[in-house]
Amino acid sequence: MATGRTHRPATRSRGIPEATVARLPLYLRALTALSERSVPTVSSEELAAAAGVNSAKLRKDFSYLGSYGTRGVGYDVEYLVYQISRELGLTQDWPVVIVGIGNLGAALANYGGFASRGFRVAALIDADPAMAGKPVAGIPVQHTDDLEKIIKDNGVSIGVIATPAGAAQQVCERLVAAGVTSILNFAPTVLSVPDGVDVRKVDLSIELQILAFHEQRKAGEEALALAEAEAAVEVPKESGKGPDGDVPAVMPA
Ligand SMILES: NC(=O)c1ccc[n+]([C@@H]2O[C@H](COP(=O)([O-])OP(=O)(O)OC[C@H]3O[C@@H](n4cnc5c(N)ncnc54)[C@H](O)[C@@H]3O)[C@@H](O)[C@H]2O)c1
Repeated sequence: MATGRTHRPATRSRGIPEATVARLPLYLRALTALSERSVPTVSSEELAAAAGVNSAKLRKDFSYLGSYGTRGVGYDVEYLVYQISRELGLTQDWPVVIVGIGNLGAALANYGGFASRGFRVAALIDADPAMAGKPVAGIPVQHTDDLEKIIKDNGVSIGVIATPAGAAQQVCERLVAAGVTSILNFAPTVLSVPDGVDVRKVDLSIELQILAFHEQRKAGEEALALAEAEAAVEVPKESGKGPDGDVPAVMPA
C-alpha cells in the first residue's frame, strides 16, 4: 500500500514532467478566458502573466507539447486549448461519482464547472438512508449499498470523497475495489491506496494557513518599517513641547 498525493513517477511515460502537468490546468484556464473573449493569439509573456507563471517556464512547458508559437505572433489560442485539453485527457467525457452528499458534496454536485471541463457527475452516493432517492442538483442520491454496482454501471474511474474523515478510508477502499483509479479527497485524512491509484487531496484550511503565514510576515514587515520610521524621527531634546507650547510634538516611545 502506498500513501500520498499522486503516485506517479516525476516524469510521465510520454516525457512530460509532473510539474509541467500540474501547470497545464493553469494555462488552460487562462486560455479558456481568452478564447471566450475571441482573442486569436497570445504572447508567451501575456499568457504567463495571466496564468501566474514565469514566461521562460511556460515556453519550456509548451515545448513538451511540441508547441513553439510563432515569433512576433505568439501562440494560437484555440489550438493551444485543444492541445492542452487533449494532453490532460479532457477531450473525452469523464464520469465522476461524489460520495458523501452533505454540505460540501451537494455544493460540488451543484458546481457547473465540472461539466464544462469534461467531468460529468454520473452519480451521487451517501450512507444516509433518508437521503436515498432525493435529488441534489437534479441527480437522485443513491445509497452506499449500491456503490460497487453504480461504479461498474457508469464506467467510473474518478471518485470524489466528501465524507467525514472517519469514513474516508473505507469509502476509498470500496471505490478502488470497484475499479476507481483516481480519487479527489476532500476529507481531512491521508488515504492509503494501492500502486496505480492517484489521490489528490484538497484542503482549503491548509491554503488558508499558508495565507495566514504570509499575512503574519507582511504584518511583521510593516511593524519593522514603522519602527524604523519612528526611529528616524528626531525627538526634540529641550522641552519636549510642540509648537503651541503644551502638546508634545513627539510622544515618548
Ligand atoms: N477540503 C476542504 O477544503 C474541505 C472543506 C469543507 C469540508 N471538508 C471536509 O469534507 C467532508 C464533508 O464535509 P461536510 O461539511 O459536507 O459534512 P456533512 O456532515 O455535511 O456531510 C457528510 C456526508 O457524508 C455522508 N457519509 C457519512 N459516512 C459516509 C459513508 N461511509 N459513505 C457515504 N457517505 C457517508 C453523511 O451522511 C453526510 O451526508 C468532511 O470530511 C469535511 O472535513 C473539506
